[in-house]
Amino acid sequence: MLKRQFFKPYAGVLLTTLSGYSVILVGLLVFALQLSQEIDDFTAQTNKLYQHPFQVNAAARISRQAVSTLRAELLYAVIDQSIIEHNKINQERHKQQVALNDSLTTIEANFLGDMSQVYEARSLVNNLHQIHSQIFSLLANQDITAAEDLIKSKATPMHESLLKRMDYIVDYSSNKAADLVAQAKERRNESKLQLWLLLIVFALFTLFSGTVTATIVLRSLYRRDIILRETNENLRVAATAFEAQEGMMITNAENKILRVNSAFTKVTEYQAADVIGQDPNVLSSGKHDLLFYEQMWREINHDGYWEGEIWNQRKTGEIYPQKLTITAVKDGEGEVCNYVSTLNDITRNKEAEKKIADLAYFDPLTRLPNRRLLLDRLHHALATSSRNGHEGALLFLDLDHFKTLNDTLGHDMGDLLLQQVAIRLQKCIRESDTVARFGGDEFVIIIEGLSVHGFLAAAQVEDISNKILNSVNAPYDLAGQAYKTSTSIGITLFNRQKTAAEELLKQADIALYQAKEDGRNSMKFFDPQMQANISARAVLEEELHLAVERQQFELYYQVQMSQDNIPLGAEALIRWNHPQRGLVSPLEFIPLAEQNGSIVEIGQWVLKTACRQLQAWQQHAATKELTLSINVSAKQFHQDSFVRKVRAAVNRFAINPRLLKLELTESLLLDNIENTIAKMRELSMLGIQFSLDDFGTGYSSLQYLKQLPLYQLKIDKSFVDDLVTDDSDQEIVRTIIAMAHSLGLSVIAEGVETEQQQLRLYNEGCTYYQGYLFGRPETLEAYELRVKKIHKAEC
Ligand SMILES: Nc1nc2c(ncn2[C@@H]2O[C@@H]3COP(=O)(O)O[C@H]4[C@@H](O)[C@H](n5cnc6c(=O)[nH]c(N)nc65)O[C@@H]4COP(=O)(O)O[C@H]3[C@H]2O)c(=O)[nH]1
Repeated sequence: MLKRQFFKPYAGVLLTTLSGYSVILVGLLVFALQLSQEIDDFTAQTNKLYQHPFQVNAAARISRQAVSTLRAELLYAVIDQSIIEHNKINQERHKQQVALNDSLTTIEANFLGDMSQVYEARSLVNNLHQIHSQIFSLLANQDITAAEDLIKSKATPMHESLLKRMDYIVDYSSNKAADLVAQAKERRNESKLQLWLLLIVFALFTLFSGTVTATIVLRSLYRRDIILRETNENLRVAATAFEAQEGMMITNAENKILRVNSAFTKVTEYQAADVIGQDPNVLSSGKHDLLFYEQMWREINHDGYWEGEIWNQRKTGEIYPQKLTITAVKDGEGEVCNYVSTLNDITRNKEAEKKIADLAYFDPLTRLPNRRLLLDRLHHALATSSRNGHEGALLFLDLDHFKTLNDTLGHDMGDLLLQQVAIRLQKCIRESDTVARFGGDEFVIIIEGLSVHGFLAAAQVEDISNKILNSVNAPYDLAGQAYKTSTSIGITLFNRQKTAAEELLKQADIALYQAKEDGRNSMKFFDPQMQANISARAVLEEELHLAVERQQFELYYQVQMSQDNIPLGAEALIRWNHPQRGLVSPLEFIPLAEQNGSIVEIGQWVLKTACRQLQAWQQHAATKELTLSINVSAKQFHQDSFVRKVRAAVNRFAINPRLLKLELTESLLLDNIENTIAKMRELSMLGIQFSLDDFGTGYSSLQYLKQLPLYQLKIDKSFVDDLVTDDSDQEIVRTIIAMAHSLGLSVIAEGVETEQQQLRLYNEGCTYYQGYLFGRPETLEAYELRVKKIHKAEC
């Protein structure tokens, strides 16, 4: 093929040159033929012209001679009439007449001059013969006079006239000969010139065509050189490309393997020798049916190209996914001569694709479907249920106290727990059902194909939920650490009545909230009343945002007592004077405020009000020593500006910072502990004191307690409640007190309602108390009255 391509330009050049020559040669030939024809014509004409002077001249001379002879004979006969009788003279006369006639005929045929002279000569000759006959008759009759008269009057003038014309003819033909010589010369010169021109044209043409041919040949050689170089380069590139990263295979038109590269061996594990001469179907995995290959070849034959993914088999028998392209290569005649295939092992791509799909639809930690896939399956389940009439259920789960685990034992432990819970949840349901991780510690379960009767379906779900509660309750082993947890479940059922997926999730969430409200580790079915409560909650949330601005908050004060019933100070507890609802408990709105962020504003109001109050108390002897504790929520504390705000409030109201106590919770402390410690240190440098609220409910450890600049531990009400009856609570309280003392911290117990509780606490070493036994949270006036009364009594 290469050879043919290589010689193609030469054939072209040769053909062009030859055809050029042929055209020009044909042209020249035609021209030469024309010239030769012209020369022939010219020769014929020339011959005639050449004849003319000789024939005509000769004839004219003969005629002249004949006329002269005839005249002489006539005159001779006048003198001697006897000769007329002689045959000889008659013969001579006849001979001269014939000569005269013949020569005149020759002249008539060839003369080129004025023919009237010739015709007149002819007429004269004819008449002359008659006149001569008459004269001879007269002479024969001896009528000499008449004969002489006739000679004189007619014959002689006719002789002279005839001779004159013959002279003209002789002259003309003689002159014509000279002309012809000159013309011949001229013609010869013209022919010579034409011949030279012909030669020059031919020489020029040869030169030109030679140059053109040489240029074309040189150009072709140059092009051939370039093509050769390009071909070499292309071959080099092709060879490099052939040995590229992707596997390559070249087959012939019969689809037998001709060549493979080393990447092919890497992918298929077949050596070149294994496959050369074979059909590429040695690589087939058997995973595709005949129809697949038929379609593939239909495309190759139609488009000359096929690209797709295919399952092939390595030499070892391993089946793997491959990206394959097949290109049909055609020769110069448009016939397929080869097929070039590129093949890439896309096992890794497939894995990556799967990973991406997993990431898009599965939770990477638990490998459970994520929110997106859950919604997808829920839509599907709703469609199925409305088709077959079977009830389905949506369960919303949330692990109880998961945040505390995360905060205390760390996120890794939290992750371990989520993974183990995920496994347990999966075991509680059928494979056709779905457990999804909805986010954080929230799981959602879709159960399908329940009874067609709602009450039976509810019972079925209750059974499953109980199974789940029990399963989640079982102890966990978190990296060697034993752990127990529980979950709360909100349940909603779905059936033919079409409810949107999002709406169902909301219902299950509401039910979950209710389950949590009911004390956790329980399940709750969604009911419309719950929905109403939730809606009311949403309204409350809205109103909370405006409560500070509308001055609807008030601080209540709960006295804190020493063992000697001396009021040491108070805890400020917020109340919301709602225009319609009356006093709203902080237990109802503080969690909401924490959720929607309005706690920051509320906290700031509490801080300022407390400082203003401390300032006011400084004016009276009965109250000037009182401390005031305020609750600080996590969101409030973790603001960057918190320290600055406290400092500003202390300065603004010029209070003794030692009288301001900030009550923090354990979970607050553990969240970003370094930052918390830094802030606490900064504030304690100002003189502010810290009390650790609800102590004992979390994962308090000596480890971090030591690092905190605390002033006081507050024993949670839950331990105080059963302190008298429950030995373990008593043990806990004892430990807390001992721990506080060992750290040099003050201890106060909250929720002290009875004297027995106070006595127990006192016996264990706790000397400060807060609780209904001493006083409930009360208005400022009531509190001040109480304090002043005791102060007065003391005085
Ligand atoms: N049954 C019983 N209860 C007792 C007894 N002694 C005190 N209490 C109640 O226990 C709660 C003590 O407050 P807390 O643990 O800080 O718990 C507080 C605190 O966490 C939060 N809170 C209250 N005011 C504020 C505030 O201004 N800011 C923030 N962030 N939280 C506040 O609301 C929670 C509830 O406050 P309250 O409803 O005022 O409830 C108060 C109080 O009325 C008792 O002997 N028996």
